[in-house]
Amino acid sequence: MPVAPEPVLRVALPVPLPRLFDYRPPAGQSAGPDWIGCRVRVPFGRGEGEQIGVVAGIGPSEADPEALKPVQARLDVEPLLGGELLESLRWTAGYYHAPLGEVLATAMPATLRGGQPLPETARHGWRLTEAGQQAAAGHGRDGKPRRLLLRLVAHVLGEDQLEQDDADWRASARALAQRGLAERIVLAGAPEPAPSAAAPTLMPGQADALSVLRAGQGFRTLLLEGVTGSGKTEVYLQAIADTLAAGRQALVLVPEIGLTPQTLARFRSRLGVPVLAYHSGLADGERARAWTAMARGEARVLVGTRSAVFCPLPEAGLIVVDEEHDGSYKQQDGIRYHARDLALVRASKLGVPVILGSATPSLESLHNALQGRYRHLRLGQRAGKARPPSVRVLDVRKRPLRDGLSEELLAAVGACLDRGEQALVFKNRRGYAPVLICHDCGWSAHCKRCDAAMTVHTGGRRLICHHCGARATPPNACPDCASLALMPQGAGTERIEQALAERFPDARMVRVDRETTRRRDAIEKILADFGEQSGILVGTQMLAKGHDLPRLTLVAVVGVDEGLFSADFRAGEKLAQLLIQVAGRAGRAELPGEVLLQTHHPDHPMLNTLLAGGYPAVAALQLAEREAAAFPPYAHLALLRAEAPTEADMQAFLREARELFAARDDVFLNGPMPAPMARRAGMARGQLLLGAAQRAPLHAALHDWLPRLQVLKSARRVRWSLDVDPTDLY
Ligand SMILES: Nc1ncnc2c1ncn2[C@@H]1O[C@H](COP(=O)(O)OP(=O)(O)OP(=O)(O)O)[C@@H](O)[C@H]1O
Ligand SMILES: [Zn+2]
Repeated sequence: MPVAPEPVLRVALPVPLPRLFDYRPPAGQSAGPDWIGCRVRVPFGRGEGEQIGVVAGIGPSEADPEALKPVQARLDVEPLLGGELLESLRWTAGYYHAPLGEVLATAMPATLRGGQPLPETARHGWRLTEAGQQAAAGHGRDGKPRRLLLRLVAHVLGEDQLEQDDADWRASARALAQRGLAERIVLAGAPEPAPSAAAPTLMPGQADALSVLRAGQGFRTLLLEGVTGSGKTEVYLQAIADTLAAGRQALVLVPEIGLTPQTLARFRSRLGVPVLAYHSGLADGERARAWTAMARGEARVLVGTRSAVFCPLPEAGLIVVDEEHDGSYKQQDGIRYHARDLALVRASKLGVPVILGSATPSLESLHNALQGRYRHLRLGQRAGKARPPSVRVLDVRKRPLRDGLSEELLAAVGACLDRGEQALVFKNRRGYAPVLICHDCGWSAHCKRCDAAMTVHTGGRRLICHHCGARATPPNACPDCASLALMPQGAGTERIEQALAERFPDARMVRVDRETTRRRDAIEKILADFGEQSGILVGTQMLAKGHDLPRLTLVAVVGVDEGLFSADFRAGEKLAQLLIQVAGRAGRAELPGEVLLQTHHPDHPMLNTLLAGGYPAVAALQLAEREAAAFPPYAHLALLRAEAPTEADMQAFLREARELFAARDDVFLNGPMPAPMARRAGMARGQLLLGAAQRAPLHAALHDWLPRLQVLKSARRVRWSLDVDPTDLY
């Protein structure tokens, strides 16, 4: 009788090869199902090379088991990536046609990916030392450390409590510890629920949303379309409170710039339990701690950006995706996943409800709702006393513009300042001017390494490429015709700020764009300093959402036109979403708000539809256009991108790739074609676009095709990647 071969460990490694790697268990151990989901350290590559991987399966080896190397060490006793999470990650690898090992590595926080042990997640607190008690009894210089000292006199305070009251508490605690006045200790037991702030009585729309959630069971999706300020967050809060009461965990995804201390404070004070944050600004250790605390079930609520969609949820009860249309949910390099879509996959495997909230839902989600896959509820009115702002189009054809601003717009800003209120002048373009041109011959300053104009900065003294970061000093004379008539053309936030400062020399003013907000919490600081007194905010889309500015009554949008005529089929959707979001900043409290749209195209159908029917009308119009053109959501796309130092190498790869594609009726393939930006950072860029009316044939075709590309010789001279459901055709 033949002996059944000893099973081996099939390990997923973070390498760009779409396969698993077989290893023998260490001597004396056998490969059983308890290994699956555990991290292992394995020899890999030449010499002393090693890798950290995750056991993805066990089974008979295809090679001779005796020839296999053994695992060096098993790093987890319990599976780190188990159950539903591992299943969802397998799904992710299949859907995005990515190696499982790379997907697993993407899902883990950096320290765990690197093989470090799970961090300690015990709650810590602070208490005074003997010396601290004495210092508290005496006199001391007032300041933040002193105030913390006095708060600690009567009780030990947990770090979550400290965090809740003052986001900057760590600096004070460190100062006290250095002077031997306070010390950090481990706290036993669960946190005491803090008294939570009272919930308002729900309005009818909000109550409907909650009863949909309460009535159902298992996986279901609620698309909550609510105008800005209509109380969507309130619905999330009460749904999370229900989840906590049922003893379950909640995950809340927010856009990149939506995870503000303001948001966290609101969640914390209302829920009365610790709320963990998870975003790229956290130190690696903090991320690992939050992830692990969720995995152990110690943490109950996690609010995070895109990558938080990979957090373990062993006791899941609810997933919320706020601003579900937001572009930051799509990862634009590595594994190009969409966190909203993965949230739905996870919720379905977990059997829990998902809320997708937005004032301006994506056409994908609206389409799903129309197909009956989601419950769709609208919150049509602002909560509390706030009324929707009035919107006016400023036709600037043939009107003189000063630095891009019309006289009417300036007058409205002046009137707003006279009323003692705040105005936001919005321009989605940072820098002084988008391009430097020669007035005599038409020459313009281009980046040497990109197909793009360089942006003029610091009042004209510097040129910066926004695509590769290249910097240059502007020439004194035109390099082509030697004319001295070089002029910055158009206006960015910097120029608009300058023009407004000249016109309103006494007004308080701040600019919010990527330059003024390098640090993560810079926006909060800027806005807190700006306060509630009269003044002008100038900013890019960083100011379009999230922040409550009760004294803001005028929003003036400059440069609507750039989005109206873009080649990208999503441009109309994106512009409408942006306009609604910015407009939503006006009049959020009791003061009425006004929105001005300055344009050269007052008759553009998209603008008119937006004014007459709001976002639902624009969305209906765009869905009809997409259907007619067979674009998503009525079709499914995948983009194969390639870039290489030379155009010839890039072309050769794409041509061969195309030839290897087995033609079929239900999938189209277009290209090779140049990328919309054909050169970037010195690389020639091109692509093949694939699409199909149905997902299944597209994925079947990709599944067949991609392994053949791996082995192409021409592939070695290019960097290539596949983007499934691309949101940006660049
Ligand atoms: N039922 C209610 N009764 C009274 N006030 C409410 C109610 N629901 C929400 N509010 C208040 O109205 C304001 C807007 O609510 P909320 O922040 O929940 O809206 P939102 O739709 O999430 O806003 P955004 O679109 O900016 O995310 C908040 O100040 C909130 O406290
Ligand atoms: Zn460049």
